[in-house]
Amino acid sequence: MIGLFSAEGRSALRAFVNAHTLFAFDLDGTLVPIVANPADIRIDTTVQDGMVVLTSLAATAVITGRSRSDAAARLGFTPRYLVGNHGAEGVPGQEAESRELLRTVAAWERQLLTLLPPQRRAGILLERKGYSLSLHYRHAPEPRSAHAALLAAITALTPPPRRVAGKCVENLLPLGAPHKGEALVRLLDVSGCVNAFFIGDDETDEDVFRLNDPRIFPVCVGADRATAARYLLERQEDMSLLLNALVTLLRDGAVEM
Ligand SMILES: O=P(O)(O)OC[C@H]1O[C@H](O[C@H]2O[C@H](CO)[C@@H](O)[C@H](O)[C@H]2O)[C@H](O)[C@@H](O)[C@@H]1O
Repeated sequence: MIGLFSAEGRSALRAFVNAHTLFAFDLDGTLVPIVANPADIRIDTTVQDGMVVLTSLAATAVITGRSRSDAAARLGFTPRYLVGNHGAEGVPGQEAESRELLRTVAAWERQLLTLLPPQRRAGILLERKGYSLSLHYRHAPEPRSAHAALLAAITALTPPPRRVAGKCVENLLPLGAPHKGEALVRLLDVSGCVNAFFIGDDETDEDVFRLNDPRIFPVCVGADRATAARYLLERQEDMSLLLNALVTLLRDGAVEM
């Protein structure tokens, strides 16, 4: 992997970015640090300010695993595009297909209540997101056995979901639901942008990285797991530095990092 702040990374970014680039960001672990409770995320004001400026200069998108309404309430800025549920919610032109997903997810929620009786779901948080759902086990008294119980329950769901593991979470999506990679490609089409910068930290972001699309500049946050991304931002705390660099590049055509 190539460090984004290395000479090679800076030079690649400078060569890639132009006035018609779409800048797309994951939320948890990327724009905000990971915290123990999903409801407790807080976006740093320097990151917020950086996104406001970037959005005034270029097309921006947030593509998150959260629901759109949840993400919108927490961002403090308005990107041109806000896609939720790992790519399944809010992609322009895909509203009808997305509505089909709601029934499947509601059926899983009902089944899980039976598959995971109260004593087996202690400490497990079911995050209802409409088009997908997330089962968090970070706060279970024994996270490993809670995770095992979750996996057994997920195997019994009908229809079978697509399972995407995350940070102390299992995310369930209907098979065939658009993922983050498909969402980003669709945003490229509708925005008229010629290429896209994308940064994310988690397994769900690999759907973008694995596209291996030359129109996409793929950046992974953190080097703690295998990734198909070519570039690395070592620490989430460096996000405001990165936003400054992108803004400078758009304004002056030079990358200061
Ligand atoms: O695609 P993302 O924007 O990165 O969303 C992925 C999931 O993020 C959230 O869960 C994760 O972050 C929480 C807050 O830091 C943390 O407590 C949890 O352990 C992480 O898994 C969110 O709650 C999920 O809905 C997203 O799918």
